[in-house]
Amino acid sequence: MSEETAPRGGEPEVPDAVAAAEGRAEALERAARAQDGPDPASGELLLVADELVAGYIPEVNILNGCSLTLAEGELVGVIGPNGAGKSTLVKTIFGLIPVRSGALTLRGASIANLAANELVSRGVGYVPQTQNVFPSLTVEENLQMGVYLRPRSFAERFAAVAELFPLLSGRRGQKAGALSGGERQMVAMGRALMMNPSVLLLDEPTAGLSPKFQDEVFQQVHAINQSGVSIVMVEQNARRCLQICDRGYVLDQGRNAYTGTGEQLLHDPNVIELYLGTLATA
Ligand SMILES: Nc1ncnc2c1ncn2[C@@H]1O[C@H](COP(=O)(O)OP(=O)(O)OP(=O)(O)O)[C@@H](O)[C@H]1O
Repeated sequence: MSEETAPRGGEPEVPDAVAAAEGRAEALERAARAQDGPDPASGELLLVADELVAGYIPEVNILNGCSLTLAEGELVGVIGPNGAGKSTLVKTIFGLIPVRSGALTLRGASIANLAANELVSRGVGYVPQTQNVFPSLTVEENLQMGVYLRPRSFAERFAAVAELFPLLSGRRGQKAGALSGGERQMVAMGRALMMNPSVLLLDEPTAGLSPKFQDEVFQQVHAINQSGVSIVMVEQNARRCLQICDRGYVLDQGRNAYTGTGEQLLHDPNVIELYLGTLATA
């Protein structure tokens, strides 16, 4: 047993899982007391989710008053334990799950419960965690699907996307199903970028990838952000995510547990003890 996990003199031994659960409960209570609307971020706020309540099954809420802001140009990470509601949060923002209460705005206008195609035309892109490419279509056809609302802009957008992902040019005639996991992720992100979104929602873009490909995806996400796209990224690889994010949110049980800059969260002893120790895989 390491020094950090050894019981202190005289204290009864508490199983790690119980101690962690108690610590998380305290964190959630503290977060609930501190909750007074969306946290201020510098710059113009593009996206605001305020006290969102949402869920899949009637009367069972998965998001229990979750809040998030995204300023122009920011890269915001969302981390937390399995089942915390991270994917549910981005699905709710993208209109795939109804908002039961709370507010959701894009540039100050409500987008709560708008259909996904309406959100796409307002500049929101979304890359789901799984089944995010059409495997029987070529890379080029997948990218055409991304711009089906504005087919005439294909050539121009393809050139812009290929600048970020040069590999896609070389692979444009290949079936997406024949690509590696990392390459498929590139096609999925490329497809969302075809509409030139101002906000990109990424749901665990490194899931299922080897560490080498995870690293490439993190670099690509950083490059997309540097090209001017504001990003909300849900990630299981918490430590690596916080390293590239401007700000991060730790979700737990559908609520905000901790919020801060990536640096602050990476060095917060509570976040390290309760969330990063078990979540970080890098
Ligand atoms: N389609 C669904 N129908 C009913 N419940 C669901 C559905 N999808 C997810 N849930 C439940 O919602 C809760 C939150 O799931 P969600 O996928 O948002 O968590 P997460 O934080 O993204 O976790 P993970 O890191 O494991 O993906 C879980 O309890 C899950 O079982």
